[in-house]
Amino acid sequence: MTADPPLVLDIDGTLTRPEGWGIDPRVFDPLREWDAPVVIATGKAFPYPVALCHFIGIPELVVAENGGVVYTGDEVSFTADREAARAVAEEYRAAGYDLGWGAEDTVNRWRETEIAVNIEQPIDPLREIAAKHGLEVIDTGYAYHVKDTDPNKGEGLERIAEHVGFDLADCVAVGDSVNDVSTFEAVGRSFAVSNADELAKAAAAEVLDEVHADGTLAVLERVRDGN
Ligand SMILES: O=C(O)COP(=O)(O)O
Ligand SMILES: [Mg+2]
Repeated sequence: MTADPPLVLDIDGTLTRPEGWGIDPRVFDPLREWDAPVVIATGKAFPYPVALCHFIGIPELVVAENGGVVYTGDEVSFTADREAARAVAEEYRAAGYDLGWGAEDTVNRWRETEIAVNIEQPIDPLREIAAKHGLEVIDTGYAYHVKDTDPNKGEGLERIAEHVGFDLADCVAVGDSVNDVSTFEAVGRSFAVSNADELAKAAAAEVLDEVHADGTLAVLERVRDGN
């Protein structure tokens, strides 16, 4: 007997409309009806994937901030320290740069372990300052993330799988960028959408022909129980 496999899905670039932005509404019904755990693994701050699960109508199984925040459905854990990332943001501002999200900055407002910088801001000084504080900067194509080198989505996923009780080898993952490489390395079947960056494409078992949610919907169709 087969069953739907557990899913691990990234948000930006993966659940987004083929035009490139905004969640594609076609993913809502298949995800709500999916007969196995669905983990949302993202670089976004914790409230965003929680809200996404809430509005889709699925249990909240979430890796946020590239693995810095993990929610198993029962317990939230923090696997990185925000202080160094905050210090980098302060130094970047003091050098005359800006995080690029406006005065109220809803991108970082609820962020607990890392800092995100708008990709229209200069990256070289950001990398220099981050390196002085022992942090790395990763470019997802949607934001620059100043983070500990340590936590990643794959480790967060391991924590959730252990708690919920599913096998990583059974999981199917879809993603689009460098922050999905650790997910792809952790799961049994991995797919990069065709808009993915080179690192994600190299790490995925398969590169899809379709972009964004078109790619993810094609994967759901292929791996669903009975297909
Ligand atoms: O926060 C980002 O930069 C990208 O988010 P994602 O990991 O859900 O694609
Ligand atoms: Mg992405």
